This record gives sequence, structure tokens and C-alpha cells, in this order.
Amino acid sequence: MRIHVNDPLDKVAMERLKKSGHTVTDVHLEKDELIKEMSDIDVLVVRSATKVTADVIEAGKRLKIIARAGTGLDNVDVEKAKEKGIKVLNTPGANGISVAELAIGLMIACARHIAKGTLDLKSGEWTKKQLKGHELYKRTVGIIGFGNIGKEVAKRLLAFDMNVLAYDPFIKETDLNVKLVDLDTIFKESDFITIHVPKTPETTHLINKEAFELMKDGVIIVNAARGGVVDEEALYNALVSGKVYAAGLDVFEVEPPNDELRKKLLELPNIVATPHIGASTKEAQLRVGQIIVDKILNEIEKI
Ligand SMILES: NC(=O)C1=CN([C@@H]2O[C@H](COP(=O)(O)OP(=O)(O)OC[C@H]3O[C@@H](n4cnc5c(N)ncnc54)[C@H](O)[C@@H]3O)[C@@H](O)[C@H]2O)C=CC1
Ligand SMILES: O=C(O)C(=O)COP(=O)(O)O
Repeated sequence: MRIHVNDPLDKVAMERLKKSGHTVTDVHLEKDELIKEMSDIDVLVVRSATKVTADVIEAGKRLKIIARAGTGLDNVDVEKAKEKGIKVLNTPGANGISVAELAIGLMIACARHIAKGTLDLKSGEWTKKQLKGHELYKRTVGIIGFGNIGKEVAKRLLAFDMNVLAYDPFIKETDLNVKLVDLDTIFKESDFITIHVPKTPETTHLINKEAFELMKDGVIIVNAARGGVVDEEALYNALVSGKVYAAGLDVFEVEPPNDELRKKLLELPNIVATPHIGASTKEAQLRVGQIIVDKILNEIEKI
């Protein structure tokens, strides 16, 4: 079998794949080159950077497995793969703790101006008087999407003595001290909103102009889920007007975020942003790598 790893995979996982007796390649190919190479590939391994679109899948004449070393499958045309009888693998939950920790980091960074304080100090400015922030203690956080990551975020924020609300149409009960509410209640009652849904047609621009209008003045928004769940044009306007106090973004509708709208957004002082690093920890990548290699080798055995 030829296994092509198109996005960086943990070193230990790569070594295991290379020792498995299969032919392993790991040069990153951009879309056109990847399409040319696809007819030779049995197993395609990706993270979020590679878009496994219908044309990539169609070009995979021998393709048997698409392995997404991570959680979100929005970059894989799963329907097309199914139609072609190609198995799609991923590693749900394996990087969840890392994302939860980053989301909370972004919340605190937004509430306490950590990024602006750093930038000001680096440019020689002592902006102590301008950087009065907010506590999390006793304030309300609304979690949208109460799956693996949403729950890990909730557990940790309960330890901050926050009042935790969650919205998830597929979750009807929880053992955690979290109130399950509808989406409007999240918008109306939350001081902080953190998003943990997959990107689907239903969640695209779920946080839009109308949603911002329902929110409390001075709300803090965190998106470490997927770009495009938040309408970034509406977010920009809400940040400029002061409706939103600050936003912490790990993901963008365009990645890297180098178009005009994203550039404008990143220039705002009340944005804290990271380059899609929610899963980028040594620990998460080790787990993801281990699990995806197990799944690939298991699946190959069945062929
Ligand atoms: N920033 C990063 O590096 C990472 C981002 N992610 C993103 O986080 C997302 C969530 O990951 P997990 O919690 O592991 O997935 P999960 O599948 O365990 O949880 C997602 C939850 O969202 C809920 N949901 C689906 N549609 C919804 C809707 N319309 N409204 C409210 N809730 C809805 C589901 O019922 C589910 O409980 C992933 O799909 C991925 O896009 C995941 C890992 C790393
Ligand atoms: O697992 C996910 O859904 C992620 O977003 C992580 O993406 P990455 O593997 O770091 O490109």
C-alpha cells in the first residue's frame, strides 16, 4: 500500500507507519500536485490544511482510506468518499483537552487584555491604566455545542465558579452542574460565549448579526471550533461598535486569514488570535498520531 501523509503527523506515528511495511511518503502537496499524485495513493492522511474535495477523491483511482488526524471532517467530502466506498477515519476526542485549554486561555486573554498588554510592553508602553478587565468568577458562560470539547470546557469553568449554560440540540441531560438551555437564552444571558460545534450547513454563520443583536453589551466571544461558524463580518462590526468587548479566535473562515476582511479584523485591538493551534500540543498530537495509525493499520488489515 502507498500511504501518503499530506499534513504533519507526530514523529512517533510517522515512525510506526514507516515500519509497517507499507510505502510511506510525507511531502506536502498543494491541490494541483496532489490531484496528479492521487492515482498512486491508497491511503491519504491529512489534518485541516488539506481540503479533500470531490475532485481530489475522484482522482484517487486506488484510494481506499482517507485518514483525518484530528476531529473536524469539514475539510473532507465525506459524502463523495461514501459514494466511492472509501473509508473515512478520524480521531474524535483525542485532541479535545488541548482545545478546551486553549479556549479558556483565549477567554482569559480577552477578559484581561493579555495580548494587548504584551504588545504594548514590547513597544515600550506602560498601559496599566487602560487595561482594566473582567473576572470570570460568578459570571455566565454560554457553551454552544456540548460534545467532547464543550464538556471539557464546562468542567474547567465550573472550577472558576462560573454559571455555566450550554446549548446542544442533541444533548438532553448532563451530570455536570450545567444548565441546558436554548440558543436564544445563551445569546441573551451570557457574559462569555464559547463555540464548540462542528461546521455544518446548520452551524455556518450561526453567530451572525441577528445573534449579536440579542447578546448582552460587552459580551466576550471565543471561537476555537471552525471558521465560518461565526460570521466574521458581523463580528468585526460588533467589535467596532463595542457590542462585543473582545473576541478570541483560533479559527477563521479563510485560513491563513490574509484577505481584506480578516486583515481588518486582526488589526482591531480587542482581538486575541492564534493560528489554528487548538490541537497543536505535544500531548494531543501524540494521542492523535497513535490513534490514527492504529485505525489505518486495522483498516488495511481488513482489505
Ligand atoms: N481549533 C482546533 O484546533 C480544533 C477544533 N475542533 C473543532 O471543534 C469541533 C467540536 O469538537 P468535539 O467537541 O470533539 O466534537 P463533538 O462531536 O464531540 O461535539 C460537537 C457537539 O456539537 C453539537 N452540535 C451539532 N450541531 C449543533 C448545532 N447546530 N448547535 C449546537 N450544537 C450542535 C453535537 O451534538 C455535539 O454534541 C470539531 O468539529 C472541530 O471543528 C476540534 C479539534 C481541534
Ligand atoms: O482536529 C481538528 O478538528 C482540528 O481543527 C485540528 O486541526 P489540525 O489537525 O491542527 O490542523
